[in-house]
Amino acid sequence: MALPEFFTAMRSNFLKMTNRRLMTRFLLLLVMTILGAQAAYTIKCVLQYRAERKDLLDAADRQITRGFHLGTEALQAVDALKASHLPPCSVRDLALMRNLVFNSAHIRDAGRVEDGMILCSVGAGKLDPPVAVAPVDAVVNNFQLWVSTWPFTSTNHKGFVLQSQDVWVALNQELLEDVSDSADRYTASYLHDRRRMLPSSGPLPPLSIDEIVASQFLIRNGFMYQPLCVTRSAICATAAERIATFSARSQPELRLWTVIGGLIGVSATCGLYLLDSRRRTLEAQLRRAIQRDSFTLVYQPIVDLETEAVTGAETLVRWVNEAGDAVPPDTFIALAENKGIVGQITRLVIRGVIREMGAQLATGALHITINITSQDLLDPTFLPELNRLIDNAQIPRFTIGLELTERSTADHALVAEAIARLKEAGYDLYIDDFGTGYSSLAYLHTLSVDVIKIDRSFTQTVGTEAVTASVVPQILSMARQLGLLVVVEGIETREQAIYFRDSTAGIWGQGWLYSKPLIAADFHKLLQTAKSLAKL
Ligand SMILES: Nc1nc2c(ncn2[C@@H]2O[C@@H]3COP(=O)(O)O[C@H]4[C@@H](O)[C@H](n5cnc6c(=O)[nH]c(N)nc65)O[C@@H]4COP(=O)(O)O[C@H]3[C@H]2O)c(=O)[nH]1
Repeated sequence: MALPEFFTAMRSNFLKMTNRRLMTRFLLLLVMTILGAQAAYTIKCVLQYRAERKDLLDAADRQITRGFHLGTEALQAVDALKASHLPPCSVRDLALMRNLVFNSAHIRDAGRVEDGMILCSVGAGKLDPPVAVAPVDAVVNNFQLWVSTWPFTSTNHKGFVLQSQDVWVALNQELLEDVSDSADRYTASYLHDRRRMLPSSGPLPPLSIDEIVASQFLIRNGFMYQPLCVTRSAICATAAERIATFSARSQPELRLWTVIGGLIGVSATCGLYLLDSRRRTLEAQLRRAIQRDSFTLVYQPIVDLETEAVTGAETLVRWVNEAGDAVPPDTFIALAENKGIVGQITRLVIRGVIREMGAQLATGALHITINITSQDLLDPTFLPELNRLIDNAQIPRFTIGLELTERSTADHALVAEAIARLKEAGYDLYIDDFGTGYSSLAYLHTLSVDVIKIDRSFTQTVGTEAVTASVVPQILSMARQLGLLVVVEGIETREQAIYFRDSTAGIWGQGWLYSKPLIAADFHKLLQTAKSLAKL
């Protein structure tokens, strides 16, 4: 694939991945916003519904309390008149009754009755002839009750009258009615004799007597009903509200809560993204990758430039992060070095090489290099562990080359000692990316290395006028003088290959001209088809 096509493909893959991620994030945000709004709406509905029930219960309770006060006053008046023992409808009796009516807040009239005939009342005085009593509406607790008729006078007053023995009192019904407000929301009260409800104020709800006595909240005919009865008296009340009115009243608050819920959903999602991005920082992911050994290895063949026979391969580590993106080794190896955890990756790579290449390495016919860092070099446990792993797999140590970047050799004295120990143990030592570091040429002879790998940046200068190109012959001549093998990195063109092949005998190289890094299976296939493996 040509370079522009390669970049176009990379860009389009990147855009696809980014778009997919953005779309997922957008969908999650949308879902969380809707869920937040829905949850807030539902919660507010429940709260409002509960508040409404409590409100209705309070209204019914207030109504009952009023009725109770009214009833108590009436009973006290009846008792007082019964206990007076005055001759019925006498001047003193009428004066007593008048006094009671004038001093009472709720009693509107009072009088005496005998054998179904009204003898007198405060309003009408002594009746001559007496007036017949209208049929009684109900008898509750030995009281005769008239609920919505005014049985003792010829007027059209509506009232609530109770009679006990020869005394009757009429109550001011408006006092109860002022509790009711509208047809959409009202309270009504009744007396009951366990068989029927006798309305004393407001409309009778469409509830059975059992439902009212049970004081159950009920929804019926588009209304919410909260009946309430007090057991010690026969008084009941029901507070009611039309559901449509309640809903309309609740709407502004519900809308507000829905918006707040949606905003909470948005904030929660943003919080989640933040947590997620923290969790997914490269370092955290890298540590998890080390724990799970989520790395893969590829092998880039190294060839003898003269014969073009495969002499071995360099092991390169690969890592795909949790978002599915391939992270360049330059990036995560540098991060691992920075965090002091690169040694764990090196060990995983060594184990991986043994697992994938062990059988062939054990024959001694293959040479594989592994990249190590100065941290590995200076770690006292590194060499013993390397020895143990390699020896246990019965791999000859000379088949393993350890590549050390030139940067790692900066702390010269310590590094020189460590390199010497590795060399003594039987491994081949490579100086990687040679030429990119500083003062390398000057002290190269003091390091007991076997191979120098000329950095890709020098390879690219072949055939150009670049200043660095002039250093290449110098490096090659120095390597010759020190008897070091040279591996040229990043050979991409035939011209580069020929340049190096003709410059020095026995020079090796690697690069895309020969092969890109291969997974183990492909590298094995390549080895089978390759004519011969040059010996080190
Ligand atoms: N443009 C071009 N590139 C070519 C060509 N031939 C090979 N390459 C690339 O050049 C790099 C050679 O590895 P390096 O110099 O050791 O440089 C390596 C090495 O320093 C480090 N690295 C890779 N694997 C490991 C490892 O297992 N351990 C350690 N410590 N470092 C590693 O990461 C660096 C980069 O590795 P990669 O990205 O795999 O990049 C590799 C390889 O894919 C070519 O013809 N053209």
